Amino acid sequence: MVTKETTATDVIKVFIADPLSEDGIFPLREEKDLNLEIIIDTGNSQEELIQKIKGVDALIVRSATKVTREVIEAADKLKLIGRAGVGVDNIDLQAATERGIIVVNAPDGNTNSAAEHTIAMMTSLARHIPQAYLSLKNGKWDRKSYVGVELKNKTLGVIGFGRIGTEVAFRAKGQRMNVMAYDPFLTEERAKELGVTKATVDEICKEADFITVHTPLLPETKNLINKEKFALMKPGVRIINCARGGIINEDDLYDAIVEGKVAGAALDVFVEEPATDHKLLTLPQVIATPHLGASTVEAQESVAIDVSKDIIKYFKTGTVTNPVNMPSIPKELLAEVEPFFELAEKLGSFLSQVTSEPLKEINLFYAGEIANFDVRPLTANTLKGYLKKTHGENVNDVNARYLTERVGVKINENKTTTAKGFTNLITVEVKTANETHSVAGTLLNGLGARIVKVENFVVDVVPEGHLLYIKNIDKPGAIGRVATKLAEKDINIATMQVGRERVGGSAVMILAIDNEVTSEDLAYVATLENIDEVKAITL
Ligand SMILES: NC(=O)C1=CN([C@@H]2O[C@H](COP(=O)(O)OP(=O)(O)OC[C@H]3O[C@@H](n4cnc5c(N)ncnc54)[C@H](O)[C@@H]3O)[C@@H](O)[C@H]2O)C=CC1
Ligand SMILES: O=C(O)CCC(=O)C(=O)O
Repeated sequence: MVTKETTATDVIKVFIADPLSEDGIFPLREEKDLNLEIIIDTGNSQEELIQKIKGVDALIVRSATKVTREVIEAADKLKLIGRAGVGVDNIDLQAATERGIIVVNAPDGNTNSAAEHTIAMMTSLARHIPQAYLSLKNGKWDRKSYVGVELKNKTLGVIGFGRIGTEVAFRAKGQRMNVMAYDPFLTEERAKELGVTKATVDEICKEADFITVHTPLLPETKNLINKEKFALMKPGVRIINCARGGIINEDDLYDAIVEGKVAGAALDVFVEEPATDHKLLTLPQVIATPHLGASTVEAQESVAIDVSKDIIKYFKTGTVTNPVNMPSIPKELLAEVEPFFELAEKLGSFLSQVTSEPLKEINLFYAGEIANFDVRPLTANTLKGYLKKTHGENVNDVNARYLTERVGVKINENKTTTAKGFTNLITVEVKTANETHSVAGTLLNGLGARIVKVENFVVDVVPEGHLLYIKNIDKPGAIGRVATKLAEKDINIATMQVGRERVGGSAVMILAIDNEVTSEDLAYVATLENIDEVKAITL
């Protein structure tokens, strides 16, 4: 169906490619200062969209339309893509960023609906409501086949404790369930405050009666629940996925149900959508909905309003409220701070890979000439580097600070124009409940970025590629033993940096290696005498 309306002269074309709430696009229809042409044209194939995107200034989608690199590259005027919802995995963010196209989403508008849907799915699963309904509709009065289980006093494991995960937990507690939660950003204090038990994924797998996932789909969360995790679970566990297909490995879930380990699964999302011919749907223990988590009148109105408002704001002021990928720094400042962006991001990324607990505080120290400038974009890049591991492409230098503060992490920026041994030095320190880590870096004239300090150890490391970060006791033979072990595993050392507090005291080795190491390789090195800790870092 195609409808086309024009206000005043044709200036800004807004193309709505998925069904949106008519009330939600009211702000666009009512806008008087901008000359908007609103085109509602849903259900296009990729080829059709590639043709129709020409001349479009703003594109609005939900999850069905895939905004691929091909679509983005075919767009000649596109300035903004609005995602009326949370997940932006249907949009090629890299391609959009490369083309300077801003992507905005509507992160809050469908939280409630997705949480309610999750609870509805869990309850339906526990009581076989869809199966019993079908049976009755087919003329059977079968009261024996559909004996369910109560939710009360059962344990729900929530993996991914962001907006939706938290709301699901509140509601589950209303059902008198015990809630265990895992999220890399969940601290003991916040868990206590919300009345849930902070746990690891493995602990949840071992103890929960129901497990629900609420993470984005990222390389780290893909197949988060797989064969190994199902093996840990209690027989009779029930699984819910109203987040993204692929967080739970579909083949492994199928096997776990057929083997009788998993009593049932409630799925709103699939790896490939639409999923009308999926093997999981052949199992009577599986109940499913066609990605309906956000499909309520309220959520659709809310997300469409948020995206509509951001489109108007952008075309009026050049700024947006919910950016996913937008950098916005004055040109003069950009010239001064941009050379440090990559270094800042790498310092953040380095620390995210050595820290094993939820972050509580991040302290940034800018020393030297750089301290004369607004360092907030550098802090944003550091935070972005830190959050990449958990937020993937959903974090950028615009939303990194917000995402960090949202989970209660304190950010402290300190500046001193007094040089600390280098013309410029950026030191980042992170604190968790039990750990403090720090790393410092600089740009060396003509030589590029260097990490010059790790914890209290002075080093000289090029921050790129695969690194091994080893804490050891400064005893003769430690370095040789590590080198020999790595050679046994066919891991080639490109460079090696060592530092120590004092003779015979704590020491550190940072090795640049040519290939990525496996967790088995790490465990192998960690068994060596006088080696305290081994971590793999990729920058
Ligand atoms: N079925 C549907 O129609 C809907 C699905 N969604 C999906 O639900 C999911 C959650 O959405 P929100 O709660 O709004 O997002 P959010 O960003 O508020 O929460 C996601 C949480 O996952 C955590 N996380 C990241 N990596 C993790 C890991 N490896 N292990 C455990 N936790 C990890 C993050 O720290 C964050 O707290 C997203 O995938 C979103 O696309 C959202 C709305 C509707
Ligand atoms: O637009 C929709 O209905 C899907 C919502 C969703 O999956 C999301 O917001 O991540």
